[in-house]
Amino acid sequence: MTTLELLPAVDVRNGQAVRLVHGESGTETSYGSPLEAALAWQRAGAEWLHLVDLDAAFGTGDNRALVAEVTGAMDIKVELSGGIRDDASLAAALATGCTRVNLGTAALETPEWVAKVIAEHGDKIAVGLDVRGTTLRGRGWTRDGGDLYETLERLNREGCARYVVTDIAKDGTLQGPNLDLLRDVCAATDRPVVASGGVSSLDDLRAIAGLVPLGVEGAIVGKALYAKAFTLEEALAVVSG
Ligand SMILES: O=C(O)c1ccccc1N[C@@H]1O[C@H](COP(=O)(O)O)[C@@H](O)[C@H]1O
Repeated sequence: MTTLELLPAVDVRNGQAVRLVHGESGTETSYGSPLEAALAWQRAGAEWLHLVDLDAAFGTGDNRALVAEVTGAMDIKVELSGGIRDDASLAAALATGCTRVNLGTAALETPEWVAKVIAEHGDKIAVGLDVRGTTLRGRGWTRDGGDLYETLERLNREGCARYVVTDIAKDGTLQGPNLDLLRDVCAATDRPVVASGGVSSLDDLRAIAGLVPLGVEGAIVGKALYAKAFTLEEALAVVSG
Protein backbone atom coordinates (compact mmCIF):
# COMPACT_ATOMS: atom_id res chain seq x y z
CA MET A 1 0.00 0.00 0.00
CA THR A 2 1.30 3.49 -0.83
CA THR A 3 1.28 6.02 1.98
CA LEU A 4 -1.82 8.14 2.47
CA GLU A 5 -1.13 11.58 3.95
CA LEU A 6 -3.14 12.36 7.06
CA LEU A 7 -4.26 15.90 7.83
CA PRO A 8 -5.70 16.30 11.31
CA ALA A 9 -8.12 19.22 11.31
CA VAL A 10 -8.34 22.24 13.55
CA ASP A 11 -11.44 24.30 12.73
CA VAL A 12 -11.60 27.63 14.55
CA ARG A 13 -14.79 29.42 15.56
CA ASN A 14 -14.86 32.30 18.04
CA GLY A 15 -11.28 31.55 18.98
CA GLN A 16 -12.01 27.91 19.88
CA ALA A 17 -11.22 24.62 18.17
CA VAL A 18 -14.59 23.15 17.23
CA ARG A 19 -16.21 20.41 15.22
CA LEU A 20 -19.48 20.91 13.37
CA VAL A 21 -22.04 18.43 12.09
CA HIS A 22 -22.68 18.72 8.32
CA GLY A 23 -20.82 22.04 8.57
CA GLU A 24 -23.91 23.67 10.09
CA SER A 25 -23.42 26.78 12.16
CA GLY A 26 -24.79 26.21 15.68
CA THR A 27 -23.79 22.53 15.87
CA GLU A 28 -20.38 23.29 17.38
CA THR A 29 -18.72 21.05 19.92
CA SER A 30 -15.81 22.93 21.45
CA TYR A 31 -12.38 21.39 22.01
CA GLY A 32 -10.54 24.32 23.58
CA SER A 33 -7.44 26.09 22.37
CA PRO A 34 -6.69 25.75 18.63
CA LEU A 35 -2.98 26.17 19.33
CA GLU A 36 -3.00 23.38 21.92
CA ALA A 37 -4.93 21.11 19.55
CA ALA A 38 -2.54 21.82 16.67
CA LEU A 39 0.52 21.27 18.87
CA ALA A 40 -0.97 18.00 20.12
CA TRP A 41 -1.36 16.72 16.53
CA GLN A 42 2.18 17.83 15.74
CA ARG A 43 3.56 16.05 18.83
CA ALA A 44 1.66 12.92 17.82
CA GLY A 45 3.57 12.81 14.54
CA ALA A 46 1.36 14.65 12.05
CA GLU A 47 3.13 15.93 8.94
CA TRP A 48 0.19 18.15 7.98
CA LEU A 49 -2.36 20.34 9.73
CA HIS A 50 -5.67 21.27 8.05
CA LEU A 51 -6.53 24.62 9.64
CA VAL A 52 -9.89 26.28 8.94
CA ASP A 53 -11.09 29.75 9.91
CA LEU A 54 -14.78 28.92 10.16
CA ASP A 55 -15.87 32.47 11.01
CA ALA A 56 -14.24 33.69 7.81
CA ALA A 57 -15.95 30.89 5.87
CA PHE A 58 -19.36 31.75 7.38
CA GLY A 59 -18.84 35.51 7.11
CA THR A 60 -19.22 35.96 10.88
CA GLY A 61 -15.88 37.68 11.41
CA ASP A 62 -12.51 36.01 11.34
CA ASN A 63 -9.79 34.43 13.44
CA ARG A 64 -7.02 35.66 11.20
CA ALA A 65 -4.53 36.60 13.95
CA LEU A 66 -5.06 33.33 15.78
CA VAL A 67 -4.77 31.27 12.60
CA ALA A 68 -1.51 33.09 11.79
CA GLU A 69 -0.24 32.40 15.33
CA VAL A 70 -1.07 28.68 15.04
CA THR A 71 0.52 28.40 11.60
CA GLY A 72 3.63 30.21 12.80
CA ALA A 73 3.97 27.83 15.74
CA MET A 74 3.95 24.73 13.53
CA ASP A 75 7.04 22.91 12.29
CA ILE A 76 4.81 20.85 10.02
CA LYS A 77 2.99 21.68 6.77
CA VAL A 78 -0.22 23.66 7.08
CA GLU A 79 -3.19 23.75 4.69
CA LEU A 80 -5.15 26.91 5.44
CA SER A 81 -8.85 27.39 4.59
CA GLY A 82 -11.76 29.68 5.17
CA GLY A 83 -12.58 33.08 3.77
CA ILE A 84 -9.73 33.23 1.25
CA ARG A 85 -11.61 34.99 -1.51
CA ASP A 86 -9.63 37.98 -2.79
CA ASP A 87 -6.10 39.37 -3.12
CA ALA A 88 -6.00 40.73 0.44
CA SER A 89 -7.19 37.54 2.16
CA LEU A 90 -4.94 35.40 -0.04
CA ALA A 91 -1.91 37.59 0.74
CA ALA A 92 -2.68 37.39 4.47
CA ALA A 93 -3.06 33.61 4.28
CA LEU A 94 0.20 33.10 2.36
CA ALA A 95 2.01 35.50 4.71
CA THR A 96 1.35 33.09 7.59
CA GLY A 97 3.90 30.76 6.02
CA CYS A 98 1.34 28.05 5.34
CA THR A 99 2.26 25.42 2.78
CA ARG A 100 -0.91 25.88 0.74
CA VAL A 101 -4.33 27.45 0.86
CA ASN A 102 -7.66 25.92 0.08
CA LEU A 103 -10.19 28.04 -1.84
CA GLY A 104 -13.89 27.23 -1.64
CA THR A 105 -16.42 29.97 -2.32
CA ALA A 106 -14.06 31.91 -4.59
CA ALA A 107 -13.84 28.97 -7.01
CA LEU A 108 -17.63 29.17 -7.39
CA GLU A 109 -18.20 32.93 -7.36
CA THR A 110 -15.06 34.51 -8.83
CA PRO A 111 -13.67 31.96 -11.27
CA GLU A 112 -11.53 34.53 -13.14
CA TRP A 113 -9.72 35.48 -9.94
CA VAL A 114 -9.18 31.83 -9.06
CA ALA A 115 -7.75 31.11 -12.53
CA LYS A 116 -5.39 34.07 -12.05
CA VAL A 117 -4.13 32.94 -8.62
CA ILE A 118 -3.74 29.35 -9.79
CA ALA A 119 -1.53 30.68 -12.61
CA GLU A 120 0.44 32.84 -10.17
CA HIS A 121 0.84 30.47 -7.23
CA GLY A 122 0.68 26.94 -8.70
CA ASP A 123 0.52 24.21 -6.09
CA LYS A 124 0.21 26.65 -3.21
CA ILE A 125 -3.46 26.77 -4.27
CA ALA A 126 -5.87 23.89 -3.75
CA VAL A 127 -9.59 24.08 -4.38
CA GLY A 128 -12.07 22.70 -1.90
CA LEU A 129 -14.94 20.95 -3.63
CA ASP A 130 -17.56 20.86 -0.90
CA VAL A 131 -20.61 18.99 -2.18
CA ARG A 132 -24.07 17.83 -1.37
CA GLY A 133 -24.75 15.10 -3.91
CA THR A 134 -23.00 16.59 -6.92
CA THR A 135 -23.91 20.21 -6.14
CA LEU A 136 -21.13 22.44 -4.85
CA ARG A 137 -21.79 24.62 -1.81
CA GLY A 138 -20.15 27.92 -0.86
CA ARG A 139 -20.45 30.71 1.73
CA GLY A 140 -20.13 28.40 4.72
CA TRP A 141 -21.87 25.64 2.73
CA THR A 142 -25.12 27.61 2.80
CA ARG A 143 -25.41 28.41 -0.92
CA ASP A 144 -25.47 26.27 -4.03
CA GLY A 145 -22.57 26.94 -6.34
CA GLY A 146 -23.02 24.81 -9.43
CA ASP A 147 -22.26 21.34 -10.65
CA LEU A 148 -19.24 19.48 -9.28
CA TYR A 149 -18.11 17.96 -12.58
CA GLU A 150 -18.55 21.10 -14.68
CA THR A 151 -16.49 23.07 -12.14
CA LEU A 152 -13.89 20.33 -11.95
CA GLU A 153 -13.51 20.32 -15.74
CA ARG A 154 -12.98 24.09 -15.71
CA LEU A 155 -10.45 23.96 -12.86
CA ASN A 156 -8.58 21.10 -14.56
CA ARG A 157 -8.27 23.25 -17.67
CA GLU A 158 -7.01 26.16 -15.58
CA GLY A 159 -4.28 24.02 -14.03
CA CYS A 160 -5.60 23.61 -10.49
CA ALA A 161 -2.98 21.51 -8.68
CA ARG A 162 -5.12 19.67 -6.14
CA TYR A 163 -8.66 19.18 -4.87
CA VAL A 164 -9.94 18.76 -1.34
CA VAL A 165 -13.24 16.90 -1.65
CA THR A 166 -15.77 17.09 1.17
CA ASP A 167 -19.07 15.25 1.27
CA ILE A 168 -21.08 17.64 3.44
CA ALA A 169 -23.63 14.94 4.24
CA LYS A 170 -20.83 12.95 5.90
CA ASP A 171 -18.85 15.76 7.52
CA GLY A 172 -18.72 15.61 11.31
CA THR A 173 -21.01 12.57 11.42
CA LEU A 174 -18.59 9.67 11.97
CA GLN A 175 -20.55 7.74 9.34
CA GLY A 176 -17.70 6.77 7.06
CA PRO A 177 -16.30 8.48 3.96
CA ASN A 178 -18.07 8.65 0.62
CA LEU A 179 -15.77 6.33 -1.30
CA ASP A 180 -17.92 6.44 -4.46
CA LEU A 181 -17.61 10.22 -4.60
CA LEU A 182 -13.83 9.98 -4.21
CA ARG A 183 -13.63 7.37 -6.98
CA ASP A 184 -15.80 9.52 -9.26
CA VAL A 185 -13.73 12.66 -8.66
CA CYS A 186 -10.49 10.74 -9.24
CA ALA A 187 -11.92 9.49 -12.54
CA ALA A 188 -12.63 13.09 -13.56
CA THR A 189 -9.17 14.52 -12.83
CA ASP A 190 -5.51 13.57 -12.96
CA ARG A 191 -4.75 15.90 -10.02
CA PRO A 192 -4.30 14.59 -6.46
CA VAL A 193 -7.39 14.46 -4.28
CA VAL A 194 -7.58 14.97 -0.51
CA ALA A 195 -10.55 13.21 1.05
CA SER A 196 -12.61 14.96 3.71
CA GLY A 197 -15.69 14.04 5.67
CA GLY A 198 -16.95 11.08 7.63
CA VAL A 199 -13.83 9.23 8.76
CA SER A 200 -14.86 7.27 11.83
CA SER A 201 -12.46 4.36 12.19
CA LEU A 202 -9.11 2.94 11.21
CA ASP A 203 -10.96 0.75 8.69
CA ASP A 204 -12.25 3.93 7.02
CA LEU A 205 -8.65 5.09 6.67
CA ARG A 206 -7.68 1.70 5.24
CA ALA A 207 -10.52 2.06 2.72
CA ILE A 208 -9.38 5.56 1.69
CA ALA A 209 -5.78 4.32 1.48
CA GLY A 210 -7.05 1.73 -0.99
CA LEU A 211 -7.88 4.63 -3.32
CA VAL A 212 -4.31 5.98 -3.40
CA PRO A 213 -3.64 4.23 -6.74
CA LEU A 214 -6.65 6.11 -8.17
CA GLY A 215 -5.29 9.50 -7.10
CA VAL A 216 -6.30 10.02 -3.49
CA GLU A 217 -3.31 11.61 -1.79
CA GLY A 218 -4.56 12.39 1.68
CA ALA A 219 -7.37 12.31 4.19
CA ILE A 220 -8.56 14.98 6.58
CA VAL A 221 -9.52 13.60 9.98
CA GLY A 222 -11.47 15.68 12.45
CA LYS A 223 -14.24 14.41 14.70
CA ALA A 224 -12.83 10.88 15.00
CA LEU A 225 -9.62 12.21 16.56
CA TYR A 226 -11.40 14.60 18.92
CA ALA A 227 -13.88 11.88 19.91
CA LYS A 228 -10.91 9.53 20.49
CA ALA A 229 -12.23 6.86 18.13
CA PHE A 230 -8.53 6.19 17.53
CA THR A 231 -5.29 8.03 18.16
CA LEU A 232 -3.33 9.89 15.54
CA GLU A 233 -0.39 7.56 16.19
CA GLU A 234 -2.62 4.56 15.38
CA ALA A 235 -3.92 6.28 12.26
CA LEU A 236 -0.41 7.12 11.03
CA ALA A 237 0.65 3.50 11.56
CA VAL A 238 -2.30 2.30 9.48
CA VAL A 239 -1.69 4.56 6.50
CA SER A 240 2.08 4.43 6.23
CA GLY A 241 3.06 1.54 4.24
O1 LIG B 1 -14.72 22.54 7.51
C1 LIG B 1 -15.88 22.79 7.82
O2 LIG B 1 -16.50 22.15 8.71
C2 LIG B 1 -16.60 23.90 7.10
C3 LIG B 1 -17.91 24.13 7.40
C4 LIG B 1 -18.60 25.13 6.76
C5 LIG B 1 -17.94 25.90 5.82
C6 LIG B 1 -16.61 25.68 5.51
C7 LIG B 1 -15.93 24.68 6.13
N1 LIG B 1 -14.61 24.39 5.90
C8 LIG B 1 -13.76 24.76 4.85
O3 LIG B 1 -13.76 26.19 4.59
C9 LIG B 1 -13.25 26.35 3.29
C10 LIG B 1 -14.15 27.20 2.46
O4 LIG B 1 -14.06 28.53 2.84
P1 LIG B 1 -14.40 29.63 1.74
O5 LIG B 1 -15.67 29.20 1.11
O6 LIG B 1 -13.24 29.62 0.79
O7 LIG B 1 -14.53 30.87 2.53
C11 LIG B 1 -13.18 24.99 2.65
O8 LIG B 1 -11.88 24.48 2.75
C12 LIG B 1 -14.12 24.17 3.52
O9 LIG B 1 -13.81 22.81 3.40
